[in-house]
Amino acid sequence: MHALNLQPKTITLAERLADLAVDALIDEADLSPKPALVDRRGNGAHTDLHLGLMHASALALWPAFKEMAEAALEFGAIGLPLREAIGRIGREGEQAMLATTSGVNTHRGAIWALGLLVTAAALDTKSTSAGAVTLRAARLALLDDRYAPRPLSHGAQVAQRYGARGAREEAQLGFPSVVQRGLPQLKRSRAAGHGEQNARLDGLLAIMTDLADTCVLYRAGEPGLHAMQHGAQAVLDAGGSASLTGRRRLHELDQQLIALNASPGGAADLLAATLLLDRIERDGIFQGAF
Ligand SMILES: CC(C)(COP(=O)(O)OP(=O)(O)OC[C@H]1O[C@@H](n2cnc3c(N)ncnc32)[C@H](O)[C@@H]1O)[C@@H](O)C(=O)NCCC(=O)NCCS
Ligand SMILES: Nc1ncnc2c1ncn2[C@@H]1O[C@H](COP(=O)(O)OP(=O)(O)OP(=O)(O)O)[C@@H](O)[C@H]1O
Repeated sequence: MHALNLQPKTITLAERLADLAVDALIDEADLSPKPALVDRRGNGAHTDLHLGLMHASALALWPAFKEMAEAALEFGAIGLPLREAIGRIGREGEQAMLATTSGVNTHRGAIWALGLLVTAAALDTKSTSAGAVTLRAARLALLDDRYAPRPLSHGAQVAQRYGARGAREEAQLGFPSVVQRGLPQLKRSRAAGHGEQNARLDGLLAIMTDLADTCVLYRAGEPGLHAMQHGAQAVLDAGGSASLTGRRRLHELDQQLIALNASPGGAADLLAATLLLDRIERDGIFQGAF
């Protein structure tokens, strides 16, 4: 018996998708400098979050993502049984997250967005373009889970107050912030030779230009949302994260959002969704798995 086993490990489709989802969450958390968000530099506008907690939370979600993909394979079709199964698994994932973080919300929105996308990807491994996966995810999100509790969440409170479209509507519309903003900008900045980290930052900024981020609305109201959207656009207009002027604008945006306590957590989740879909599109689900 050898201590080191060099046999390649065979992993299942569900395990592979869970790996990809957790990787996307860790890549999002590590990406720096993100305006007012937790990153390698610090905690941004947050007092209760830090990078180690984001990593631990991402890893704690692996079983939930795997089980969602397995549910997709078991039920095999979009319908209420699958929707209610992933709703239950998502709520269990949230409990695992809260147990890991001692009750802090690190990834609530991410469980929702990435959970739907992992399920949608597993449903048809031959149709893995971002457009196809988000369309299936939207059809799932449109189904009403009869067992979902309806708490007066922060998102629900700002939806009442400002009439904002939140995480649920973003998914039901097929993740327009990802498909129309994040992914195209990521690809444009890569093609312009801006480097991977700058391209990812630009993808995040593109999402921020137009999102009704309910985290920002709850923490900083409409002035906070306005500052986020216009500040992000100003960075892109100045040439993006790879340009000197763009970097200056990004630094100003970081300072301004921290001063307003306006952390764009919803945009961060959608960047993770962007990175997941990009990886699936580029590598396929099974590349490197055997
Ligand atoms: C739909 C969810 C996100 C609740 O949304 P709601 O707006 O009521 O809640 P909350 O204020 O806690 O916000 C959720 C999070 O979404 C993210 N978010 C904020 N704004 C946006 C936006 N415009 N678009 C996308 N995500 C956003 C943020 O990270 C935020 O923290 C979800 O938690 C839920 O209902 N889960 C039930 C379990 C389930 O059905 N799971 C299904 C399989 S994953
Ligand atoms: N790098 C990140 N930094 C901060 N938040 C992030 C990051 N990545 C994702 N998020 C998302 O932001 C959300 C946390 O934001 P926030 O703390 O504002 O939520 P909350 O619990 O509704 O608010 P509060 O902390 O004001 O009570 C999580 O749902 C998470 O998915």
